[in-house]
Amino acid sequence: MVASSPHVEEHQWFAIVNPVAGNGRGLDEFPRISKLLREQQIHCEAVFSEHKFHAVELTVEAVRRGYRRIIAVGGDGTLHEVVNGLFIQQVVPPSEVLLAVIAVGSGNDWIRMFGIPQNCADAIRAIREEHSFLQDVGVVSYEEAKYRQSRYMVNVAGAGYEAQVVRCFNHLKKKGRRGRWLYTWSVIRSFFRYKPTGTKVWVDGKRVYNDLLLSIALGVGKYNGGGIQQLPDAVADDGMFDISLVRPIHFWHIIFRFHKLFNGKIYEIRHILRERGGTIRIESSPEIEVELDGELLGHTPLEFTMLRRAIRVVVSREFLESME
Ligand SMILES: Nc1ncnc2c1ncn2[C@@H]1O[C@H](COP(=O)(O)OP(=O)(O)OP(=O)(O)O)[C@@H](O)[C@H]1O
Repeated sequence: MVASSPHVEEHQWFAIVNPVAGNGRGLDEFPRISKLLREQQIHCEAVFSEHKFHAVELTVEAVRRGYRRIIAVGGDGTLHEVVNGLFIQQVVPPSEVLLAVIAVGSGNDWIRMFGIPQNCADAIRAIREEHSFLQDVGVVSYEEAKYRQSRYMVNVAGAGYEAQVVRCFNHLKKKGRRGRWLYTWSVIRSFFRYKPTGTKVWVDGKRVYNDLLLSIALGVGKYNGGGIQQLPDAVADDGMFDISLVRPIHFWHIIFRFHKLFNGKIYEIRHILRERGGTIRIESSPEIEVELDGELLGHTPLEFTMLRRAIRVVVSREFLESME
């Protein structure tokens, strides 16, 4: 193991700031965040990410330089990149780096699980308190351009309709569309355009599904889609994925039960089935796409495995108390 380089103090933080997170909130809020960090005496070097995957590189470099405390200032995509950087670097085990999030993204789903405040001032106070938790990390193997690739996930993965929603959302954003209803519009538009596919799912070696499937979500965390509790029973350190399988469903059926998506009662919708396991395989004909933590990757066949308690994250005191 390489010791911290002499110019980085033990308690110094490295902040990776995504200026485009939350439609520019990252950039707009940065002066205030910087001031709040100073007020809380959190010594910090801050760097802006300049392009997609830059946060991966910045993380690798920060750990190499001796940083053992990193703050991701952004949304779930920024956190996803930082965590992937933690697994790419070879200097220390990923869990030796303390990771905190100041959420300035659009969805901010990861923080919901751990009771981290949306409000920057409160989030920074939580960082100061340094309550930490070892959470599981999923490893996903997927296919892209005929090659097998793998990536780490920190919150929720979705395949099928869920990935189509992300594709549609990204497409509309690229076309310059903005606004708080853009995601909802992507959800509705994709619902009518996406066709369920014949899908097989194996959990821990046992085939649990072989039928038409609209969507599947696998979670270390509970929330995706900006507050939907798609995996309400997920536990972030049990070494297992919670899985929700969504069979083909009529639009009106879901609309009348819409509140159940948000109140933890999603499995009361009879088209949604729950599974749980440590290794998952998904095959589909035709192929379906997969998104991880809101980032679109490749397609089936997919294999998921879990790394137990693999990263150390700053959480709220309330969350830790709820786990006791
Ligand atoms: N300077 C940059 N220019 C363009 N894209 C960037 C830049 N820095 C980071 N990115 C990319 O911005 C994307 C969105 O970031 P992020 O997910 O953190 O924000 P968000 O989409 O607003 O939040 P959420 O995922 O919580 O909804 C990521 O895919 C990241 O790779």
